[in-house]
Order: sequence, then C-alpha cells, then structure tokens
Amino acid sequence: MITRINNKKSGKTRTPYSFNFLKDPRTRVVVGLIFMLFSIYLLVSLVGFFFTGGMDQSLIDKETRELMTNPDIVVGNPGRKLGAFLSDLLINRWFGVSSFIFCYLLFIIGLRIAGRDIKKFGKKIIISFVLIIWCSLLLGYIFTFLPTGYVFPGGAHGYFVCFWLNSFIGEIGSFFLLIVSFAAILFFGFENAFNKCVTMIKNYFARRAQLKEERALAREAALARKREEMAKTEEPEDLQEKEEDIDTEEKEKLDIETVPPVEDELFPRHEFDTTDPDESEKQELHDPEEEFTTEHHFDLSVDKNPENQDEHREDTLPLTNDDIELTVMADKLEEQLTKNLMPDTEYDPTLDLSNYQYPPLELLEEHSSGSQKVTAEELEENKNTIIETLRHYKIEITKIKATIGPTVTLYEIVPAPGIKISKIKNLEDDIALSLSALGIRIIAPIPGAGTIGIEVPNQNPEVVSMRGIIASKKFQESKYALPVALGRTISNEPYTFDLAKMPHLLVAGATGQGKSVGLNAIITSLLYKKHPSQLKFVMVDPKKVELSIYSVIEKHFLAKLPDAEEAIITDNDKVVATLNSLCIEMDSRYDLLKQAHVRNIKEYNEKFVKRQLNPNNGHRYLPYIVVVVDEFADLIMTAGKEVEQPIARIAQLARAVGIHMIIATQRPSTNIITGVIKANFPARIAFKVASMIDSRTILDSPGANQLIGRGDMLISKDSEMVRVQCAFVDTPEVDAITKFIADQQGYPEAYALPEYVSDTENGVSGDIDLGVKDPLFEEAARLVVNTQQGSTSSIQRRFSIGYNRAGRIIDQLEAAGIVGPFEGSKARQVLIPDEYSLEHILKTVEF
Ligand SMILES: Nc1ncnc2c1ncn2[C@@H]1O[C@H](COP(=O)(O)OP(=O)(O)OP(=O)(O)O)[C@@H](O)[C@H]1O
Repeated sequence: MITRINNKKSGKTRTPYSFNFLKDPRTRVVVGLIFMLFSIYLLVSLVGFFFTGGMDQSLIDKETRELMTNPDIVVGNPGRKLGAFLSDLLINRWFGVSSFIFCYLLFIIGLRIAGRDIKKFGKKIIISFVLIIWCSLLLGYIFTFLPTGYVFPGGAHGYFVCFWLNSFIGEIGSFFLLIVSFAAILFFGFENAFNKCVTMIKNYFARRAQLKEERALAREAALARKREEMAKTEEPEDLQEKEEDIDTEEKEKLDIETVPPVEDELFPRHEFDTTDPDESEKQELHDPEEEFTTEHHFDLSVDKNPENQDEHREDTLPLTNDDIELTVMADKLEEQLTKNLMPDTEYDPTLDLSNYQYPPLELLEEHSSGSQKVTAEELEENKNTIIETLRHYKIEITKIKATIGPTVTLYEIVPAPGIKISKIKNLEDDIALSLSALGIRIIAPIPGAGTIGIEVPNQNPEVVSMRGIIASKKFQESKYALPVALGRTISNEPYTFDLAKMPHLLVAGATGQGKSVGLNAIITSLLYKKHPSQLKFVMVDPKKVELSIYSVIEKHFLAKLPDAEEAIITDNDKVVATLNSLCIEMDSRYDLLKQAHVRNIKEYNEKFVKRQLNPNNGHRYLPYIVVVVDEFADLIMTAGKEVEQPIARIAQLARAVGIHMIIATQRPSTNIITGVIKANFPARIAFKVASMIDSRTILDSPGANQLIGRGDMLISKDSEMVRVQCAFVDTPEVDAITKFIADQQGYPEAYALPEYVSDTENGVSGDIDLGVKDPLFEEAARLVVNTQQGSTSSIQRRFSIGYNRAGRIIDQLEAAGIVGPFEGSKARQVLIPDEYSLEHILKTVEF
C-alpha cells in the first residue's frame, strides 16, 4: 500500500513514503505499539527532566560515548540516561517545553501505523510542528525578560530566534509578530473553533444587552405588583409615604431602569394539542405558555413557603424572597431570549432567489382578429329582429340598448308596462330561431339593472389576448393574494379575481370548448404575479399531456412528494398519496397558525416576515399551494372515494392555510361532480357543455349549454353569474413563459410535500430499518441539539415529513446517543449540549 502525505517543507509537492514493510497487519501493530510506548517513555522522561535535570546536567555534559557506555554513571531521570539525554536535547537544545508535543506526535503516528484511522492526520502533523515552533518562540520571547535556571523554557531555538528577532524588529515588533502568527494558526488550523469563538463572543454580548433590558423589565413588573399589593393592604394616607419608601429602597437594591413594556410578539404564545403525546412532551420541556403563566402569576407572597424556596434555591442566589423570585423570572426570560434572539431586519422570502425576474409581457402574443368587429349593420339587424320577434308575441318594448362584447352582444330591453318577465323568458327558443343564431341566452331580469338581457353571439367573435388582460391596469394594480386574470366580460372589462377568496374552483366543459386554455390562463396569470417563494403548484394530469408543459418549472413553482420522480402527477396511485400528503400539510399548517395565534396564512406570513415567529419552533414562511387537477373524471372513476375524501377535506378546510384547488372535468355528470364535491366548491366555471342537465350539474342552472364554445364561459360565484370570454393563451406562449422561468436559477429541488404513508404501507413499516441512516438524520440531529427538544412532532413539522419517518429518525438519534429513551409523556432528554459536540458525534456515528 502506498500512502502519500504532504511534504511539510514546501506544502506543495507530495513525497511518497512507503509502508511496504508494514503490509503485514501484525507488524504494523507491533511497530505502532513501539511508537506509542516510546512516546509515553519520552513523556515520562520530559516530566522527570523538570525534577532531576539540574542534577543530571553535569553528568550528561560528559562525553556522550562515556555517558552511554559507563554503567557507573547513574542519572536521576526516570528515563535514565537515554531519557535524560533526550529531554536535555529536546528541551534545552531544541524547542523547550513545547517538545511535549513530540510525545503527542509520536503517539498518533503510532496509532496510525497500527491501523487506526485518524481524521485529518496530515493536518494534525503540520499543526503540531507549527505549534512546537510557535510555542518555543513565545517562551523564548517571554524568557528573554525573565531569569532562567537550568531549563530554557523556549529551548535554544526559541532563545536564539527571539534574540535575533528582537534585534531585528525590536521587542514590540516581535510581540506583534507572535500575536499575528497566533491568530493565523487559530484561523487556519482551528477554523471551526475560531468561528465558534467569534460567534460565541458576538452572541454573548448581544444576549447580555437584551438580558439586561429584560431583567430591568422583570424587576419593574415585580415592583409594580408589589406596589399594587401595598395599595390594597395599606391605609390610603400611608400609601404615598410607603410607595416612596419602596421606590427608593427597591430601586437602590435592584438598580432599576425604565424600559418599554414587553411586547407579546417577542415571546409568541404557543398552544399545544394535548392529545398528541409528542406535543405534550414538548410542552413539559419548553412550554412558553407555561413560562408566561409563571411570569404573569408571579406573586411575591407565594414563596413564603420554605419548601418552595428550596426548589428555587437550586438556580438562584437566595438573598430575599423577592430576589429569589426576580432571579427565577430573569432566568426564565434569559431562556426565552436565547430562543428568540433574531435579526432586526424583516424576513424576505424572495431572498433565496433575489435575482428572479418575472416573465415579461413580450412573451405573450397579440391575437388580434383585425376587422372582425361587430358592424353597425349587424347591430341594427339584430335589434330589429328582436323587436319584431317580440312584437310577434305581443310584447312591446320601450327601449333597447346594445353592449358589444368580445363574443356576444348584449341587448338590454325595457318591456312596456304590464309585460310579464316570465313570458319573455319562455320565448328564448323562438327568439333564437328568429335570429337564426346559436347560443342565445336570455337574462330576465338582469340583476340590479331592472332590464331584460338578450345575449346574441357576434358573427365574428373576437379573440381576447392574454397579453391585453395581463397588461390591463386592473390586473397589474391588483393587490390580490392569488390574482387571476381570466378574460373579458360582456362589457369588455378585464375579468380578474382572487383565487384565494374563491377559494376553490370547479371547471367543466365539453371537450374542445376551451377548458385547457382556461387552465393555462389561470396558471399563467399567477406566474406573472407571484414569486417562486410565494406560490407552489401541485399538478395532476391523468391525460399526461395537458400540464406536462409546466414540468420545466419544477424547481421554481412545483411541489411534489419527496420520493416522486415527476413533479406532474399522472399516476392515479400517486394522486391519492399526494392529496393525503396535502391533508398532512394542511394539518401542520393549522398547527402553526394555532401556535402563532393567527387566523389565516396572510396574518401568519406577515408575522413571520416581521420575525415574530421563531423558525426554531418549526415556523416557516408558507407559500400558497394551488392544486390543479385536469380531468377529475378519470380520477373519480378509478379511485372513487379515495380521492373524493381528501379533496372534500381540503376543500372544506384549506382556505385559511393557503391551499386552493382547481379541478377540471369534461364530464360534468352527477356521479363525477358529487354532492360532496359540489358543496365544497362554491365557485364554478362552465365552458360550453353538451346538455342542459350538464349545465345544471355544474352551475345549478341552465345556460352553459347555450354557450358558443371557444372560450365562451359562465362563471358562477356567490350566486352571481357572469359571462366571460376567456383570454386566449396559446401553447407556444406558455412554453416561452415556462422556459423564461426555467432558465433562471431555481431552488435545488421542488417544494417537498410531507411524506404520506398509506395504511397498507403502515402495516409493513412496523419493523423500521434502523440500519439505514435517514438522509435527514444529520439535519434533524442539529435541530434537536439547537433547540434542545427531542420530539417527533417538531421533526415532523420542521421537515414536513410523515409521523413514521420522524419517529424513525428519533429512534436513530436515540441509537446514536443524541437523545435519551422514550419517557412516556415527557420529552426525550437531549444528551448533547451543543452543536460542537454534536459535529464530533456525527463524524463518528456509524449505521
Ligand atoms: N379563449 C379562447 N379564445 C379563442 N379560441 C379558443 C379559446 N379557448 C379555446 N379556443 C380554441 O379551442 C380549441 C380547444 O381548446 P382547449 O384545448 O382548451 O379545449 P379543451 O376543452 O381543453 O379540450 P379537451 O378537453 O379535449 O382538452 C383551442 O385549440 C382553440 O383553438
């Protein structure tokens, strides 16, 4: 075996050294042992030198040959002649006291030869030599000013080099050189320790400053309480006098500073679900609520009980009862503070991808239909036909007004007094026949207008370009959480809405009527307005072709299961797992909201951005999640209840936590759009459907069957129905947008949804394989040590993983000796005090 080490002199070229003769492991062990024993022998001799060196001096000064051969010469060093000789050589003539490092060097070389793997062996050797030289210089420098006996602490090397240095750059110059070289050794040789020291010092000062403020605050609070109590018990006339007494007395004693009142946000109150054993574990260990309660119900008279005082004495200096309590309170505050020390600046979720560019408008095309506008003749003709047809049925009208839309023109009529509205409504088909046009829709009356509307399709419908809608002021200036620009209304107004308010969408339409274009319009408008950190899509596409176009933006905008290969889900089994995983995500988001005492994702994220929520407690910035299911019918047919249930659950609950669903189907029959689904999707979009029954299924009213197709749609929400011409966005445009996004830097991977283990898999997972280290093991270990909380649920929440996996990680942490065993309702004990010790364990832990 040929091993190479760094050449110590140049540090650049590598000189081979051969352990060929050590090929036999037995030889290696023996030689290694010799080195180690010799290092111990040397250590004993060096130590002995300090006791016997003076006496031995005259003996070893004799000629070496005589010293070695004459057995009558007896030296006092425990290593006898050789020991005395080597100690004198190393300490006095070479490097002084720092020669002790040679013992260490020999020992680790011995270990290495014996076959023990020593981490960073080369670095250790180099650092040892550098330290030998540096310590020798330091001692040489110090002892140029101090008298020495028979020992030169810096050795001849230290003495002579310093002597020369002092003459060359002076004592002060030498001093600075030593300091600088020491810092360099620390920095290059002990980089981790150096950085740790710097951060520790910084943290220490930051903590002290804040602690001082909080201590003063706590004292002030206690004082105020005492005053209050006094006010209750003392006679009014004595009160003022007493207060003054307390003020001066206590202030002198406690050195009170006036500080602003505590803000609740600094210590967010956490609530825990006591039904979850892990949560109660956590509660026992670090329940901020409990700490709060302790602070607020703090009563100076409580601890008159000597038993309680004893309890407190463990961590306080028992001066007076008041002092005991104040110190306990201050300690609790300190504990809180260490957990809550966070930077002052607001958290910027977009910072990870701060160079992200939103897609420019130029990627969209202008689908101009040129001269295809409604002509005056067409208007006049339609107007006359309507009047004549109605007259034919003895319906007189007093006024008619036309509003030209992109696909249809709305003729609003005001019937003569006494004409029943239902009569006109019943003539719908006759009027359609007279106008010889498909897609006539009569709105009787137009809500709020007091008129009757007749929508007549234009001979040359206009294509509404997505570009114009996205460019519209209404969309650009919208402040919606999830802004969607969908098309133009009958009066040519851009139609926009906030998906977050819908909160879910059901989209139906017969094949080829514009459903896919509609979905693309919704998705692209979101892509135009949202940063990747704010929005994630979960895309389900059983048809495998409709949404695949978005696969390239996986690392920017898509979310998927941790083990999924494709971000666009096409497999029905995966859909079930994904929907259930979304339910877990929903539940964990609810937990977070509950802990943060907010009602919805908007408030939660606002609080998080203001750094009022501590990421160490599992808090994280929550992106909105939009689930798009294209062809829901396929799913229901194959997976039935398995998909219906989670969809219904998400639809019922997910609004507050920012999960929204858009499900589309071309078969709006009642066995697909079931009562449960319908009840939970109040907002619905219908493209043209085949029959009135279909229209009723989707909209609860007829009308969708009378649409003219090609993006003509009815949107029903809040019991209001709007006819909108969907904006047209062509596949090449979507391609350009996704490519523009995909070409930019994204996250390392798609947004990971929590792992979902189905019940059937659960059965198997009983025998957890502890032999394979979980990929999250190290990160979880750091989390546990940093927060000093060993609970499964915090791991589950922090990494958005399933309970089983989090449990397996906790078991592995226990096996590695990082957390203690399961203790029922109590939290597991964290056995490692700090990250530094942890890193050491992580290097050595083996599975
Ligand atoms: N908003 C629109 N404006 C103009 N033309 C449109 C619009 N929407 C759709 N079309 C036309 O209709 C065609 C079919 O649209 P689309 O692919 O969206 O139908 P679909 O309902 O998704 O059909 P399928 O269910 O079979 O996928 C498009 O290729 C386009 O020519």
